[in-house]
Amino acid sequence: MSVVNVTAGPAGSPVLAPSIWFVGCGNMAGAMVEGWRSAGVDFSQSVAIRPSGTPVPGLRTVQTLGEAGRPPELLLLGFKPQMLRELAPGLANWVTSRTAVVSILAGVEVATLRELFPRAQAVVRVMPNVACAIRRGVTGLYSADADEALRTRLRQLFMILGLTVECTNEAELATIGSVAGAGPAYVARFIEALARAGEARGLDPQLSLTIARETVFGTGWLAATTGAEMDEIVRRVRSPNGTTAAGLAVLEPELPALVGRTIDAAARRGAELAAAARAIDSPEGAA
Ligand SMILES: NC(=O)C1=CN([C@@H]2O[C@H](COP(=O)(O)OP(=O)(O)OC[C@H]3O[C@@H](n4cnc5c(N)ncnc54)[C@H](OP(=O)(O)O)[C@@H]3O)[C@@H](O)[C@H]2O)C=CC1
Ligand SMILES: O=C(O)[C@@H]1CCC=N1
Repeated sequence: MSVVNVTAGPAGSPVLAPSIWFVGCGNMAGAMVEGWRSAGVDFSQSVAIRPSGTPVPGLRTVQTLGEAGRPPELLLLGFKPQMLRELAPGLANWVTSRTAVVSILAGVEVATLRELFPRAQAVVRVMPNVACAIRRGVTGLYSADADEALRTRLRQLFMILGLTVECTNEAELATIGSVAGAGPAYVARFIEALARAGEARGLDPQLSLTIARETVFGTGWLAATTGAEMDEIVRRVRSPNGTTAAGLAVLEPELPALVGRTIDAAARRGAELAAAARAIDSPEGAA
């Protein structure tokens, strides 16, 4: 596994994106488009395909594959994993030896994608998170068959959206999905819990939420900008026999196990999604 960059690449220098079909462009692919557009990426050759026809700002949006135009360089799968088996045969007709299939589908393995898109130039799995919208995302990349030119192109594109990690195997990508892909939801729940506790002790609800959010943001920013170890941050805050020490005495025995079980559950679900996509005759795979 190798980290490509730590913070987002520079904005401002216009990058012409390859021609991309965003097949499904909801919360996650939409966040990626938002981040790229805010950095000046030019999507004039790309198209979003959404059955609802809901426009994606900055992208020509169509409802069907037939309206999309010439086959793209990158076919980006942005729908739910459970739809893969239904959608793949229609999509495969548009895949040529010059098309790379780029999947953000949680769980679904390269072997499954390769079987469904036998003509593709390459199959690439990407595991981003929603903070890509503000270019502070975390994205894992994995491919078994992309050539160096394609790897460089994808690296350059994803670096724009934040931290980018090239994985050497799919297990690493799956772990990034469980920790960072799902992570914003866990962190949002932690902020909410902190806010509720403040509220329970008399703070105005909105103010308490703002305080909790800024505490998490400020701590993350402090750690990211100074490179301080977590133990060091704790040491700077915890006075001997003070208020923090009293709070941590409750939190520390519970938190690692709770987070561990949380990530284990996400990982198990990822494996189930992978199995369902592999097996045509499984109830979920056929759904
Ligand atoms: N949300 C996240 O934080 C992350 C999600 N992912 C992965 O991203 C993928 C999408 O998730 P998410 O964005 O949350 O889901 P959304 O429900 O927000 O988006 C799903 C998209 O799929 C489209 N879609 C539905 N049916 C079809 C169809 N028949 N043909 C083409 N497109 C279709 C929807 O179209 P319409 O807009 O018209 O309804 C929508 O744009 C999943 O595979 C998930 O595993 C990966 C990492 C993080
Ligand atoms: O919940 C999911 O399955 C997707 C993948 C990571 C975040 N959302």
